[in-house]
Amino acid sequence: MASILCRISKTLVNHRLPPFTKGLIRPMVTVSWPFQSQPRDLSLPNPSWSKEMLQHYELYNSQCVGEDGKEGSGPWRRLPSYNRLLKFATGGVLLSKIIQSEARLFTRNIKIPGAGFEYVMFIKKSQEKCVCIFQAGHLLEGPPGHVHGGATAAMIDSVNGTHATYVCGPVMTANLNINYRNPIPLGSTVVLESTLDQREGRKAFFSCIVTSIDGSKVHVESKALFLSISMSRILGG
Ligand SMILES: CCCCCCCC(=O)SCCNC(=O)CCNC(=O)[C@H](O)C(C)(C)COP(=O)(O)OP(=O)(O)OC[C@H]1O[C@@H](n2cnc3c(N)ncnc32)[C@H](O)[C@@H]1OP(=O)(O)O
Repeated sequence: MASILCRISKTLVNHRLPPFTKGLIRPMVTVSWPFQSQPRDLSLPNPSWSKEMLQHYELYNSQCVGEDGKEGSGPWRRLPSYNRLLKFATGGVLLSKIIQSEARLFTRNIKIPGAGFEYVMFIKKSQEKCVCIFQAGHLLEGPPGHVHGGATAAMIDSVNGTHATYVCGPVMTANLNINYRNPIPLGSTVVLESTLDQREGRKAFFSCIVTSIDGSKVHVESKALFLSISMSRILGG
């Protein structure tokens, strides 16, 4: 549709136009198409990120570059993140406009930078580990001044779920068992480390540990079971 409109605009400027169209046509040509063809990667730094968040991002991002200096040849890989999972797939941007077009990924639906879930994930090439750096915004409050346990659970499910998807393909969480050890202060940055513990047929067992950025405090420990499932079953409910 974008290309059709572009062609229409070009056709209009290439023709002799009546004087009254003068002010109208230019904006049509210069105004960009309102629907982005490229999804916005929300895992890239933005001004709301704390110094700790940026430092830890750099720590892993630098390990995405290999000894040959090439991006992508290091032991870690940064995972892009969009406001809908469908956008991961080839042609997903278009698909996400067709299937429940107003749906948004729970952890990416607060638009104000820094107010909700700010995070970036990295997966180890060998795939046994996935790490997430998470900065919890003020809209995630549970107990006064601290992060809601449900928000932490959502992040754990997302990190284990993303890890499981990379290892197994499409999955659903069957079980998530969480032990909350120390509350997470609102506004702080923590690290979630997901580990693949075991695979048994369709079942994949993962654990996750949430620590303070310096690793000195354990906030949460969890275990999860993911089951491989066909994409048609997910889309078909
Ligand atoms: C990129 C991703 C980021 C975001 C990730 C977000 C992930 C999510 O939040 S998913 C949403 C939350 N999860 C759900 O809604 C799932 C709802 N549940 C279901 O759809 C189904 O119960 C489902 C798919 C998990 C399993 O159903 P089904 O495929 O029919 O498996 P089923 O035949 O019942 O069980 C298969 C095996 O798993 C075991 N199993 C199933 N559920 C459980 C459970 N809760 N605990 C322990 N074992 C279980 C069964 O005992 C069986 O074992 P065995 O083969 O040894 O007999």
